[in-house]
Amino acid sequence: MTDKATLRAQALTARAAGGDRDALDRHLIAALAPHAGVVLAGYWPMRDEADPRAAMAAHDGPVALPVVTGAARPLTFRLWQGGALERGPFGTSHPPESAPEVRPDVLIVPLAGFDDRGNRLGYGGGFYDRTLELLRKSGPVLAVGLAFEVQRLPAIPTEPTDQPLDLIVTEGGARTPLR
Ligand SMILES: Nc1nc2c(c(=O)[nH]1)N(C=O)[C@@H](CNc1ccc(C(=O)N[C@@H](CCC(=O)O)C(=O)O)cc1)CN2
Ligand SMILES: Nc1ncnc2c1ncn2[C@@H]1O[C@H](COP(=O)(O)OP(=O)(O)OP(=O)(O)O)[C@@H](O)[C@H]1O
Repeated sequence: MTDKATLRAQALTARAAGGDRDALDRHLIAALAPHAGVVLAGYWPMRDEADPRAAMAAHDGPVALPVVTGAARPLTFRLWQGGALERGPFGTSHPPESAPEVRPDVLIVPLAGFDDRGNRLGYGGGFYDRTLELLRKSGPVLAVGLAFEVQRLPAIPTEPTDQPLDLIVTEGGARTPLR
């Protein structure tokens, strides 16, 4: 099987082609509609990432953004009510320290690539793996991967620390991973 680094490079190159953004918004909003009232973590898109902001704006409940707190540390999440963001490491943007920290119930997870089993590839920092591991220890959490169809890979090799996705949304619709 092709190694993760090679697959990541392939998926990131493919991602640049993007896909139907209106369809992506529609499917993500529909997938999140049953989760009104809970804390939703989105992300501030970078480079060619699929943009979750329409669905964050449509969410009927609190919305949070991730904060990088250190290299091998899980992400934290701060409530975001539309105010100004600060620049973080790796080109990220996050709410200021004055914003309350919250525990997300549903996370929109940015992806380099995904496969039909719900395995995911990010930028390789292990941030979402560490974060989902921690959150899953403290209660139920739904990890919704967001990507374009061009980011789908035949099979991603797994490591014991990988945290799978519960749902994958693309411009083609929502898929429940085959396990
Ligand atoms: N939009 C968005 N926000 C996010 C993430 C993400 O993937 N996307 N993260 C997901 O974990 C966390 C931030 N972690 C990140 C880790 C590495 C890179 C990254 O681009 N690394 C490049 C070097 C970037 C640079 O030097 O500018 C690399 O490793 O090649 C970005 C974000 C939290 N926020
Ligand atoms: N819970 C954890 N504890 C210790 N190390 C971890 C944990 N989760 C992931 N790692 C390590 O982080 C490294 C990066 O993982 P991986 O390649 O899966 O990143 P990724 O999923 O692409 O990145 P990200 O989660 O930031 O999007 C791996 O070497 C892995 O061993």
